[in-house]
Amino acid sequence: MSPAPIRALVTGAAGQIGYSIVIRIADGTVFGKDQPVELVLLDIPQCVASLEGVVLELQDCALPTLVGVEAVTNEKDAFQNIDYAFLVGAMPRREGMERKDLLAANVKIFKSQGKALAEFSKPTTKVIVVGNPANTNAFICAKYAAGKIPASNFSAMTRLDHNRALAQVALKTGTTIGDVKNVIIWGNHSGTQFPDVKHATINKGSNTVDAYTAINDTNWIQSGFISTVQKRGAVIIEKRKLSSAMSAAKAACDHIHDWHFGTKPGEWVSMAIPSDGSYGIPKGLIFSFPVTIDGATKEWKIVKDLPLDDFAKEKIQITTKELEEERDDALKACDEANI
Ligand SMILES: NC(=O)C1=CN([C@@H]2O[C@H](COP(=O)(O)OP(=O)(O)OC[C@H]3O[C@@H](n4cnc5c(N)ncnc54)[C@H](O)[C@@H]3O)[C@@H](O)[C@H]2O)C=CC1
Ligand SMILES: O=C([O-])CC(=O)C(=O)O
Repeated sequence: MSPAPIRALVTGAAGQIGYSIVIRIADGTVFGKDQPVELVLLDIPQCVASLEGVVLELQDCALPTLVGVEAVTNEKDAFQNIDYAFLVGAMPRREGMERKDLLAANVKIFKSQGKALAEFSKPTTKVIVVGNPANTNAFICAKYAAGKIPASNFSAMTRLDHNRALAQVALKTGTTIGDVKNVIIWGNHSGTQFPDVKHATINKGSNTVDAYTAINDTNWIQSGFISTVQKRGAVIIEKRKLSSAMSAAKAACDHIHDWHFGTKPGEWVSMAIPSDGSYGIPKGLIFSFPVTIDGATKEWKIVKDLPLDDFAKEKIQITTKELEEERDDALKACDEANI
């Protein structure tokens, strides 16, 4: 007998990330090839025709795991009994903008969706916020769902940054992605994030070597590598005139896959989740940490007590300060937004 369907919501489903995400959820990549899935696709009324086009294409994919698709343009229908919510729908940045420039426009969406989650979804619903500024949007969403859905069910996506870091290290060392383990993205999904390889390892032949030794280029680790990962989103926008979509959709699916099934033994992933005060990060801030996940309970745990040198402490302080400022601006914008 097949298990009960998982009901997954994708917001912004008519947009570019939405288009790349739905196929991975529908074809079993995220929840497994034996797990039936019901997809709920939300977009704004102006996008209803292209949303309908996505539904038609999903039908044409003839997927055994996809047992239902609903296309909706209101939050009440969208958030009904959801198990997993991929909150993608938001304005993307354009060339020359910082992600926090989107705050005033996008924070209202996440206030409203936090309320809808509280009203219509399950207390167990797990949420990934992709729409930028992702950490702060997730903070707002969790705030307005509080009392019904625990804050620990809210996360923001830094998995794209994590994957970018893995790829840069693999390219630098002439290894494959599977050889690189335990990079970390600390902090905000922004230009202040701290991509860190201090605790990473690399398989070289039959040996496992720490990343600093394998890379043998401290200047690159502490400068070029960090800025490449920090600025990757802006470089993609400059080249495509659109923000990352294929890689963002893949990362969102990696994030939820690992939340659902758990992380591999001895490995962690980066996820922005509410701080419990670890590493001195103010409690409740949605901050990217290294986490392990137990697939049975679907609970994440922050990897504790990794030693941080002065270089790391300084970088972490910068991104923390930015997140505190964004949080304060967002709270102010929410007070002003009469939703
Ligand atoms: N966290 C991360 O690593 C990344 C985040 N992003 C962010 O993801 C978001 C989406 O990016 P794209 O898909 O490229 O944008 P897009 O403009 O192609 O699609 C966004 C979709 O959201 C819809 N939308 C807007 N307001 C909505 C609402 N209130 N409810 C439901 N749908 C709504 C729009 O109609 C549109 O169809 C942007 O904010 C972008 O900056 C993008 C890449 C990586
Ligand atoms: O850079 C952007 O605005 C889109 C994004 O978040 C990314 O590609 O990391």
